[in-house]
Amino acid sequence: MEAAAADAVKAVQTLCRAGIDQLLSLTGLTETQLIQLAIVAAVVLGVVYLLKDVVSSLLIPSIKVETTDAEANDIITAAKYTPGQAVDKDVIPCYDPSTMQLLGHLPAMSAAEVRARIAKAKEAAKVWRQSPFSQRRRLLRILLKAVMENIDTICRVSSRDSGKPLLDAVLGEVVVTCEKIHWLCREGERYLKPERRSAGIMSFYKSARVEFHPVGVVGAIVPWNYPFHNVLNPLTAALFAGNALVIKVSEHASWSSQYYGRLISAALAAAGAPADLVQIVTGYGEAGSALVTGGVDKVIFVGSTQVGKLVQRAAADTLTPVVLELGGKDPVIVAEDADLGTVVQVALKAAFLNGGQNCAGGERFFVHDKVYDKFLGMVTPLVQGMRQGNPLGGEVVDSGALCMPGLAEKVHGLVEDAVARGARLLAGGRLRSAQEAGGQFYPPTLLADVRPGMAIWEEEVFGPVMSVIRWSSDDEVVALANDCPFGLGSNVFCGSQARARSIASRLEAGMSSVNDFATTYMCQSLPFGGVKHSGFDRFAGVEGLRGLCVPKAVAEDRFPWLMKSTIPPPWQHPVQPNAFAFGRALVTMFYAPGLIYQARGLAALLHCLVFPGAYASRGAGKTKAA
Ligand SMILES: NC(=O)c1ccc[n+]([C@@H]2O[C@H](COP(=O)([O-])OP(=O)(O)OC[C@H]3O[C@@H](n4cnc5c(N)ncnc54)[C@H](O)[C@@H]3O)[C@@H](O)[C@H]2O)c1
Repeated sequence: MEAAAADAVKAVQTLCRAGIDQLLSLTGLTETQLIQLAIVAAVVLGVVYLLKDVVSSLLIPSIKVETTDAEANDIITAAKYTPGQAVDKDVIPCYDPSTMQLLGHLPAMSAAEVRARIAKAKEAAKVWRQSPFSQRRRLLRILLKAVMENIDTICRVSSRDSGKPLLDAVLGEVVVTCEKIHWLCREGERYLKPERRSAGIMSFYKSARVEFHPVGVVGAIVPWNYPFHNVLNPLTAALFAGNALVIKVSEHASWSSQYYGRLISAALAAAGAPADLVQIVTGYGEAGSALVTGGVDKVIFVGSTQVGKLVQRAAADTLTPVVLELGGKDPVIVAEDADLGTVVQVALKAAFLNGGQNCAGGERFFVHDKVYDKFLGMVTPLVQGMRQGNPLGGEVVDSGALCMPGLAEKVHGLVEDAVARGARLLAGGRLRSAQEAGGQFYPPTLLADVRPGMAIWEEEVFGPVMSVIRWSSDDEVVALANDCPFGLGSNVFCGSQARARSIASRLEAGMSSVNDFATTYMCQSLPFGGVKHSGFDRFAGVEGLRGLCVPKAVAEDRFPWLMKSTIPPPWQHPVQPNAFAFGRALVTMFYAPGLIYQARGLAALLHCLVFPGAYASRGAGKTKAA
């Protein structure tokens, strides 16, 4: 084997040497001169590439986005919001969950207003569907540049509206958005171009392809956990696929949509796209419901399983296709030989990034019996030491506020139930009212010995709780992890990559990260979505991008000057007595298993054509089988 490899290397070396000698004799250069020439050529090519890159990035226009005081600065207003206080059903009160400062009120749009928005988007979609990919890419690049130039405000506005720390905003809102734009610009067109397909046996003379046409108007309904990414995520893909977008933002994070809306409008104008291409709807469930039934061509619903079911029911009336991206309760499996030093820090991010308000966040930590106590020993002081507070208050914090009113109380109920049923509370777990804490806070909480029978075993927490569960065999951990109504993401950490891969392959989930956490989402070519109560169909990736299109099947003659579909004489009306025998012979000739059998079909076919009169008296049913 080694000798063969050495021989192969030698052969390649000899071939290269011969090539170089040939080049030297052709050019009359010495070997040193040739090397110098190669270096100069490489430098020139590098400089040209760099210049091209600089010029193309300078040609992307910067856009100006106006900001209000509350968006750009720290604001101190006397007005505070008290959760649960009565408000007019036509308005949405907006407040900062870290300080309870009132930020203002936005309209809760009526069904008629939502339908009017859809009508505007429909007009814009007619124009945009004709746009070349170059213009769509330009729009995305303008957006990307705008993100770079306004990153501080984007994160600050998200933090103000949802209570998250700035680091969580940059990681959860901005990085993934940039990755998505980058992927769409690089690869999006490749997957939306017509794709050739095989034409089949009998249609061998045809050319077959799938064309991806925009669906028209995409209606997206999104939650509050990532106010920026949840808007830009459907927007970038829908627009790149040639659609318009009507997006209903959550009533719990509407304020930020005003700033993001201005940024999007400025980018549309700079790219020469129709101004009405993106419509942002603010409102409650009724507005979401109106969007589902209001005439959009596809609905992307991102939210709870409970509301997802309502959306699917409503969409059935109008036969509107829906993608459901619902809840999750992702497992993080830690084997006895995993590198705990690395895993512990990843686990903390998996559980507590964005206050645990992640659909694909780590909720269930299955730690092998042999390292269970060690894992808890490493994690406990880190969770206990997490600083929590107002992310925009001047101090660095590890954990911010929870966005949705009432979420802290719901999370605490699950923690209390688990403790009452035997779980050990190792950190956090103390509920304070928003009034007492000055904001909607719930501390990072660590629960050990979580078991089936506790409410937290089945219910999605969507908050800052790490539940740790003990296991001792691979079969056991697979069964425990699959004992869950949800199946969104999954994560396995193991010293042996092959064993991690084998465990991951047995998990009932739409996504698996091996020796990492939720890394599939950073690979934007991959689809995002779940199984079981986590929903169906896919968003993001190639599948999600194509899902925003009508995949139109097209077939045409490959060589029209040579061969076209014509009805063979026996089948032409009035059909001939040999019509059936001809059809049977044709089927045998094309599809019979084996050449000899097919040859019999060919012979029968020729017989039909050459001796049509032989069938006149026999009738189809009496002719001999081909
Ligand atoms: N799988 C994913 O990609 C993903 C991502 C983020 C969040 N989530 C899930 O979202 C949930 C948290 O978000 P939430 O509390 O905002 O969810 P939610 O289901 O309460 O609300 C989601 C959106 O639906 C709207 N809505 C409410 N009633 C409606 C109706 N009848 N018809 C149409 N729309 C209606 C809301 O106004 C909101 O904009 C969690 O379960 C989380 O796991 C899933």
